[in-house]
Amino acid sequence: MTTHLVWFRNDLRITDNRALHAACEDPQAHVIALFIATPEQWKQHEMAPRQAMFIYQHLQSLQHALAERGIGLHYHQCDDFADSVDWLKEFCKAEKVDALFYNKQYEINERQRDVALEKAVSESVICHAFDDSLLLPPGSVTTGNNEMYKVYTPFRRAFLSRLTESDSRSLPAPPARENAGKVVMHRLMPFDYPLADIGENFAIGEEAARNQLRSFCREQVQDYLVQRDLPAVDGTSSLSPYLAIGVLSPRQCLNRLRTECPDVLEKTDGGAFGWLNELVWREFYRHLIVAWPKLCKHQPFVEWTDNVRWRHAPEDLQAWKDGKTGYPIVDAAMRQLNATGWMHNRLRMIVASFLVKDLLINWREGERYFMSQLLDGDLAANNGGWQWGASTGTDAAPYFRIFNPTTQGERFDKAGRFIKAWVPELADVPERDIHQPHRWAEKHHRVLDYPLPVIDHARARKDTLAAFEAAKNRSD
Ligand SMILES: Cc1cc2nc3c(=O)[nH]c(=O)nc-3n(C[C@H](O)[C@H](O)[C@H](O)COP(=O)(O)OP(=O)(O)OC[C@H]3O[C@@H](n4cnc5c(N)ncnc54)[C@H](O)[C@@H]3O)c2cc1C
Repeated sequence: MTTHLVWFRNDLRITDNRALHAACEDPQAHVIALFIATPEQWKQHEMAPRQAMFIYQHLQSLQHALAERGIGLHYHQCDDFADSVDWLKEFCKAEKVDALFYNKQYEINERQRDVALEKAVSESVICHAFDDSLLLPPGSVTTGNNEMYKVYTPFRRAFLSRLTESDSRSLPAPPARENAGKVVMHRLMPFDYPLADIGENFAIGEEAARNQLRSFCREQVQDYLVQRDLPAVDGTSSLSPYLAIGVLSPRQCLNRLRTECPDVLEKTDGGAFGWLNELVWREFYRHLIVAWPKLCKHQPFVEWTDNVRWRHAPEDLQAWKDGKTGYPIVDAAMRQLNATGWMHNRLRMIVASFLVKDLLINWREGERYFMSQLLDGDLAANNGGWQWGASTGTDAAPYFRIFNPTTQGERFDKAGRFIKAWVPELADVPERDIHQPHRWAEKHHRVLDYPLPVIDHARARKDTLAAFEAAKNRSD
């Protein structure tokens, strides 16, 4: 009997999992599954303890789902990727593995690990690698010169036209195998990594994720364009934590969207198309890190921006992290992140701009801090978001585009509902004054237990423009 091994990584689901599906195609094969925890590597990648917990809990759920189908999940802990390759080679020998199935990851360390692995086991194991975590594989959407697009809009155009030609059907979960019900389930030891409570906002399991997707596409997606920028409204899908660790696939998202909104591709001014557009941004950033692996090493896409003389301002950085900058919308957002591990996209843009363009602090500090907190931490999307906000990335906001944190708050949280939910010190401040609470406090002789702004926006704006211009001149 042949033995097929499925190595689960960022694809913790049994439905629409290409590697798992392929491994199970031969009904005679003995199929086993594996997950390897690599805490040292995770530390280097700044993985949030919350995300580690999210993975751990999904692993438990995956173990059950696999066992019901007669597939045992093996679990091992190594320090890092290099150790995992050595260990896997021995494991394949011990279990007499004939074929290894895995879904590709696109970050540079992960790609190097897979190259090393295939080499290490090549004599006795056939490796099958699948493009699974994207709608279209990196390198498949290119310009006439066969290069990756640097600008999003033409990328999207080419992407959507390729998408209509491609097979993006979701695959079913594999059927139960002969030994279903006979698999011994070993207790999964918690990772040797800090684990933090994930709260109540994100239920565990594929089914929970699929239900959330279904109800979002049925009930909310039509209003997406109107609501997506309002942090006080539950107007986005909140599916990012599931997509980041592969509890849900982008094909499942696309197919559910098409089922609920069959005209999604024709009605380009509708909410459904607007949501699809965000899924394409996710693809864009992943395609970019493959075309320019330097992005995985925290290098800017636009090289001259490395000449910007960032401020060394540890106290300001800490105030930003703690949500104590004196700018209500920034503080509410950072407190939401610290408390839940998730932050609304508009707010991610605002706080990124504030750190880089108001405090003139290196964007890498923000990128790192986000990863250490986010439940949906994802190198490509996070790096893409930070390099967009910092004006260091491809197709980023131009460096002279600087959000005013007060007017951003007024625009997107007019009545301060979101602010009041996260900054209780401002509970008594009336709606119209919520974005400049100290002005109100002064006028009404009130004492606020809330920090004064750490920096004056108008002055900061000038300093930042000067710093970027000087950096640009130095590189000319
Ligand atoms: C500074 C910064 C850092 C970010 N870091 C991350 C991160 O680590 N992980 C992450 O998944 N997203 C990140 N994003 C993108 C975006 O903010 C989140 O994906 C989104 O807020 C998740 O909420 P949602 O699931 O409700 O999104 P929805 O609006 O419902 O969008 C659906 C899905 O599309 C994808 N998506 C949406 N917007 C973007 C985007 N701008 N770029 C890439 N993919 C997108 C996500 O997978 C999301 O779940 C970042 C954005 C910024 C500006």
